[in-house]
Amino acid sequence: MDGPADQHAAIISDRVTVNGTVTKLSLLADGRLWWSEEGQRSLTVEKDVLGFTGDGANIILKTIVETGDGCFGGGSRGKQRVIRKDVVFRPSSEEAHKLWCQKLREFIDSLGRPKRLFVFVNPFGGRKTATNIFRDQVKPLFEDAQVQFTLQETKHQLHAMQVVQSLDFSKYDGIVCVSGDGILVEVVNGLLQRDDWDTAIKMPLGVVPAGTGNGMAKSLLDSVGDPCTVADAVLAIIRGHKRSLDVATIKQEETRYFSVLTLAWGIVADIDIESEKYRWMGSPRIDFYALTRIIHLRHYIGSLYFVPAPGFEAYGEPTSYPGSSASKGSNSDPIDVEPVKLQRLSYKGPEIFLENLSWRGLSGPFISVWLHNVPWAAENTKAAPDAEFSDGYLDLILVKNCPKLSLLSLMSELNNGGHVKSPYVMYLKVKAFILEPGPRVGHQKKEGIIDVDGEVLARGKGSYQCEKKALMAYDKLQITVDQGLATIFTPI
Ligand SMILES: Nc1ncnc2c1ncn2[C@@H]1O[C@H](COP(=O)(O)OP(=O)(O)OP(=O)(O)O)[C@@H](O)[C@H]1O
Repeated sequence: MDGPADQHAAIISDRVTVNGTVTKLSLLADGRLWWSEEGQRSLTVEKDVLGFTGDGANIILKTIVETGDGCFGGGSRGKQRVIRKDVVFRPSSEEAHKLWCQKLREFIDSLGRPKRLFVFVNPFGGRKTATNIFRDQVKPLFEDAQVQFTLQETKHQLHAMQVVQSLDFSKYDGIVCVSGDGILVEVVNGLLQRDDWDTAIKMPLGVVPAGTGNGMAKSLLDSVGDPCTVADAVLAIIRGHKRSLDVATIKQEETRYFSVLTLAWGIVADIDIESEKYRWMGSPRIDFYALTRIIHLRHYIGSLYFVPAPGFEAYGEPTSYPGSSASKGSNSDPIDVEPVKLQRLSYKGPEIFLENLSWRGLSGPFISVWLHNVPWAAENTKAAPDAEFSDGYLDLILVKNCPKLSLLSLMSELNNGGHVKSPYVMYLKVKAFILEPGPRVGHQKKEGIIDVDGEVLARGKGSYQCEKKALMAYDKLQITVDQGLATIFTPI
């Protein structure tokens, strides 16, 4: 019977020796390597072959094999899901060896994979394991794929942002963050503060989950049904597929901050930021503190205005554009404000005539206001099940009034996205958004926290004080979305 090698045009075909057996090996035009060795064997170069090396008369293919269960790395997280495996073959002659190397190189090069990466590792993110994750799991795969990399450990908050501002991009095909979401967001902010931001922001970004909040890695991998493992994330980067990603610009007077994940105000921000003080508990701190916040529920006074996406016009009341700047004489003075200093030529946000759009408004009190760019806020939090990477909209999840038991029940559904079906949740898509945050109901001197991508963007009076500085005042903010502005490595 004919094998696939006889049915498809071969780029190269040879009688080679595999494990002491002489067999016909073909690299087919469709990218499959096909041979017989104890039955028919085949590899898809695009998916299974990371790279190859010539070793004397042999050629060693650096491949990966999916075992279908467990995780890469073994240990406490179970069996390895992806295993590195060498496939060794000996071409028939020296000349054939050279030709094999040439044809394999040409084929792999045609796949548009990144060859030189700049890699940030945050040794302090998550469970402080990023350095080991890089050494034990990321580096071996990069080496198999012959990816050159420059390693930069982050030394302090905003270090990644500063490095990216002066990085020579002609030397790299991508920037990888072995960290949580925090470093990715710093990188995006650094790119958009460059004079050449319009080309810089097209630099493909990669994320390898090694923090507490790995929402972007989870969103990308889950979108194709892959588990959120280090190996799956690294393979997505090596294979070099890219997709565009919306970038939100948060503006307060002349200060801007750029976000690719989420903005939260109310219970979600309070849980995320204030639970820091229970970090010693490990991951149960979030559940523990969420319960505390539900029992001692806070309602925040405030208003919000939004431009709904088509199909979501029924929410709120029609209103005119309320203007973007913080009102003069606001009772919320900035606390620890350290604005992002934008260079003259840096990105200023999308060019949209906000006055001409159809705005709608909603008044508080609110329990939760949550904006999302991608579905997952963290590996176990599917905050916005309908969010898309580059639809040009942010998903808005709102809770105004909700009995405590219903709130408990809807929060327990965050891991599968079921909360958005609750009658107490408004779930819509917006093109632009304005938030006017106020104090807690019954506590005029206690204001809240605005959390962007897991970091404190603004902290009001009487709110929880942590070491990290706030970038903006607890006052009126405007958010607009630039569709598909950034580029990110993606599994497919
Ligand atoms: N060397 C460092 N020491 C302390 N903080 C750092 C260092 N390098 C980076 N950071 C800060 O660590 C924060 C978290 O970054 P990262 O993205 O790795 O993790 P995360 O999952 O978002 O957060 P975390 O794990 O801290 O909850 C960012 O604010 C970043 O600026």
